[in-house]
Formats: sequence, C-alpha cells, structure tokens
Amino acid sequence: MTHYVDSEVGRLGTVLLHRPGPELARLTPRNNDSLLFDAIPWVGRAQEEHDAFAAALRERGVEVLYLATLLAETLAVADARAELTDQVLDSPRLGDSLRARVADHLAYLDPAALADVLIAGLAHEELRISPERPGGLVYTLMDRHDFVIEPLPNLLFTRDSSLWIRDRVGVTSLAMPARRRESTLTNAIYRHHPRFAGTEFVYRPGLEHLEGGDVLLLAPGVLAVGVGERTTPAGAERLGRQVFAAGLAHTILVVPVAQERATMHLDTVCTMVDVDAVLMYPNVADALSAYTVIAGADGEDPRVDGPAPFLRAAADAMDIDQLRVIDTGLDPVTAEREQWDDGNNTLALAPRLCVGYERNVETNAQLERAGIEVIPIAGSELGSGRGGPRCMSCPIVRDPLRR
Ligand SMILES: NC(=O)NCCC[C@H](N)C(=O)O
Repeated sequence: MTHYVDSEVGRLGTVLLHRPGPELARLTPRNNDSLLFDAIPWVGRAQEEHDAFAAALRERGVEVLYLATLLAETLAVADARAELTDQVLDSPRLGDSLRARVADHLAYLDPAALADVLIAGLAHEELRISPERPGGLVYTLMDRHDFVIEPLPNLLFTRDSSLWIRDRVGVTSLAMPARRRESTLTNAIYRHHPRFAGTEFVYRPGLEHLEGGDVLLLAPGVLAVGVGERTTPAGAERLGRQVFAAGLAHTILVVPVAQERATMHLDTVCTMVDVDAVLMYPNVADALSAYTVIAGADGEDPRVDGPAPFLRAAADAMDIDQLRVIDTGLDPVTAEREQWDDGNNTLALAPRLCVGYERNVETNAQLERAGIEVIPIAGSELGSGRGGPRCMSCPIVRDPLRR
C-alpha cells in the first residue's frame, strides 16, 4: 500500500483521525490547564461533531483511519504490546509496588481494552488494590483524583504526533509533558501495524522537539517549519538534515512564531488552500519572516539565508511569482476572534476545497469570495482544546501535486 504526501493541497486520499472518547471526560477545572484545554468539553457533543467531520471527509471519498482502531490492532502484536506496556510502567512516578500492581492490571486486558487505557489513562480509583497485593507508599499517598496513568485528551489533534513527507513517516517529539506519551502510540502503530510494514522513518520521538502542526508542505520539495512554543530551532534543524539526507526536500523555510497560546503552531496562523494560496492571520502576516535553509551538496552543511519576509521567501522557494493571501476575518478584532477559534486552521481536501469550523463566518466568507469552497463543520466542543480541522487530521495519502 502506498502512503504518500507531498503537499498541503493534493487531493486527500487517506487521513488519520482520533474520535474523542473517555479521555475527554478526565478533564476537570483542576487539570484542564495542564492538559492543554481551555474549557471542559461536553464529551457526547464533541463526539457528534467529530462524527460529522469524519462523515464530511468520507462523503468526498476520503478513507478515514481511526487511531484507536489501529492501536488495538497493533496491540495484538506481542512486541508492540510489550513495548507500550513497558513504556507506561517505566514512569518514575510509580515506584516498584505500584508498578507491579499496574503491570498486573494491564496484563489482563485484551488489545482493545488496553488501547482504551493507554488513551484514556487510569485513575487511582479504577485500579483495584487488594490487601494481599498492596499498592505501596505511592498508591497510599496518592490523591483519589490523581492518575496512575495520565490520559491523552490531545490525541484528538493527530496532526501533531506524526507527519508524512512523501513516502516516509515522521513520528514527532512533543514538547509539552501532557502530550509526550502520544508519540509512543503513533510510533508503535507505524512500526508494528501490518498496514505500515516496511515504512521508513524520517523522524523519531526522543529527537529534538518537533510537532506536526509546525510543518507545512508548501510544495513538493519545499517545507515551512514554525519554531516557537513547540518546535525548537534544533528540531527544525534536525528535520532539515533528515529530509535533505533522504532526498525528500531541497528547501526548508524556518519561520519564528510568537510563543503564545494563540499561536502555538505555524498552522494556527497559516494554512494552504490552493497550490499558490494561503489563509493567513493578517495581524501577523506582514511581520512573519523566514530563514531559508537549502540542502548542501554531498556531505556539506545546509546553507542558511535570511531572514526575509515569509511570503517572499515562500514564493521564491516554491518557484512561483507570488503566494496569494486570503485574510482570516475582516477587521483586526474579528480576525483575532476567528484566529483564536481556529478560523485559520483549515484542512484542504483538494486545491480550492477545504474544511473549516462553521463559526468562523467572516473567514469562511473571505475564502468563498476568493474562490475557495468551504465545507463547514461544527466545532463548539472540539475547539475547546484549541485546534481546528487541520490539527485534528494527519494526511497519509494525497495525490501527488503536479504544477
Ligand atoms: N496543530 C495544532 O495547532 N494543534 C492543536 C493542539 C492543541 C492542543 N490542546 C495543544 O495545546 O497542544
């Protein structure tokens, strides 16, 4: 099976999603900040919204893969099961006694139930402790609200924990403690699931921080990588070296983004909607700059040029006259509101066809005026984790782009 992505806008064939589940029900006003949610989502409604998102994709011929299904199938492979349980048990928070009890608990779960625990976590009160097999000091001193295994509510945003560049997968290295364990799951899926047998890797967890929301495939051979709160300059440099060595790209634009919640990834301020058009947050568009990193000849270090205005540097790297810009919102206040609500974060299904949150009325109207069809989806609950359609999707197959 060929998995291949060389642009942001080639016709979408296959996408990886995660339908939110019980892990969202772990969010409380006490933990939502550290778990990177801005509100407490209504789980049932979030699932309905997500099902409608998946249905909209399927209606346009897109194959939807669910992460939880792939994970359960992966856990049927003995090596994958051992690897993932060892990683959870490895946590220094547990201590030996509690580690032994958690190991007992996990050993009895079938692959689907184990997948559920790896995603939704395990609460103190869910671990049955008998007097003959005590949980030790750690379990005794735990608050009943504490997690023995932390939940992964941000798994919803499948964009960030893996990415595809041509026929290679990159499993990323997530910056925030609440998200680090996500890439152990995507790593196991891509290494052990039969569907991905033989896939070569272009990035591994444990390398310098890099998140998929910061990586845009502007054109075949040209990547933009945001550096800020999540992806570090060292992560961008590492990705550059790896893609150059594998011949997957010739140019990388490294784009500093403000280290703020609203702009945590490059795809919160800029997404592509056509082969030569971006939807961009006007409050940063003119200030955004890029360093151009060009692959060196055999064995030589890459060359770094710039900084230059992002739009100019991008057009030059893409070998086009200019990159057309469609503004998020209309006036600065609407733009700020709609950028916050992920108005910028569209998922292209093909050139000039994208999915966007329906609530971003002005931005969607701007797109339509520019000749871009928008498939609107509800996101009142999904958006509480601060991510839109692009964040919630990891394209695995797109038609190669021909210009
Ligand atoms: N690509 C993206 O912008 N993803 C959104 C991630 C939201 C998540 N709550 C986070 O803070 O990481």
